[in-house]
Amino acid sequence: MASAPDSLETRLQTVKHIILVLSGKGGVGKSSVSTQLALSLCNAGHKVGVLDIDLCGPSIPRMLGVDNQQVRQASAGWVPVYIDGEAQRLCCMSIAFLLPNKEASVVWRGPKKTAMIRQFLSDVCWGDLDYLVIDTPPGTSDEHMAVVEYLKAANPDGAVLVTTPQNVALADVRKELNFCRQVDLPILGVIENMSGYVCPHCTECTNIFSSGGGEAMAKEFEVPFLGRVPIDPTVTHLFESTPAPGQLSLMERFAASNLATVFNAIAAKLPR
Ligand SMILES: Nc1ncnc2c1ncn2[C@@H]1O[C@H](COP(=O)(O)OP(=O)(O)OP(=O)(O)O)[C@@H](O)[C@H]1O
Ligand code: SF4
Repeated sequence: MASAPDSLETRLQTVKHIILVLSGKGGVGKSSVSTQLALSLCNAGHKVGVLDIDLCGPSIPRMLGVDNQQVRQASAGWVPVYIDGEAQRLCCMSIAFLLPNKEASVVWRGPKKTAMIRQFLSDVCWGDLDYLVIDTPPGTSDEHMAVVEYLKAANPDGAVLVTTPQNVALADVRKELNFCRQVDLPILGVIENMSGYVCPHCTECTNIFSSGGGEAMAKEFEVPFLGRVPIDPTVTHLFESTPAPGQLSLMERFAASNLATVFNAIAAKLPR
């Protein structure tokens, strides 16, 4: 589908805030943080879209429990998948909706990936959104360069960086901070994920991977520290099980969890 030259800017005019979620390393919990930020913002009454530009490893549809759905093509563009039925306050777009099956892999060179990202920004009917949360692949690759370049005209608010407390993850997130500075992308702050394990029986916190490294690094780079997210088995329960008919929805289960308290505090520090 060809895009008109100004379609991207026009399309994103109805989106108030655009936030990118980045991580230096894979597996640090970037997609689950993006998902929980979106759920938290939505629970606070905002209209939220999640764009998954991790083309080779899309996980947002699975986490939001809509990985068996497909996007619809309307005359105005692609209609994103709504997570909350008729309420239509949380929607999502991902390459996963366009693949023939869950096992299909995307083996594309840079130009094809960047064209896809442009289409996601210009051809999806996002409608009026308070927040568009963009989940990116780990590191700084073609996808990051493309999204930052295309978003320039839309004035994104900036990036949230996710790290775990170990030194190896922190070293990679430093590269991410430098990337943001090089491409003039404002840094909204750092989130330290998997920061200690809170025992569900006695609430004792054990720092399995150490703790506090993310905060120290935020201080060193003079960027805001947004908060710590403990290792919590609820993350897996929320995002890796589909509620049976009659059970609470994902949004209701998230709102009732300890994670909601943690993420509500983080979301409150994002631009309004
Ligand atoms: N705070 C947490 N407590 C417990 N499990 C977590 C937590 N954060 C993430 N996980 C789990 O860790 C795994 C990796 O998380 P996730 O997919 O969000 O990472 P990622 O950084 O996006 O990975 P990728 O490199 O594939 O993009 C998932 O199984 C997720 O459920
Ligand atoms: S005190 Fe230690 S062993 Fe006992 S429930 Fe808590 S974490 Fe587990």
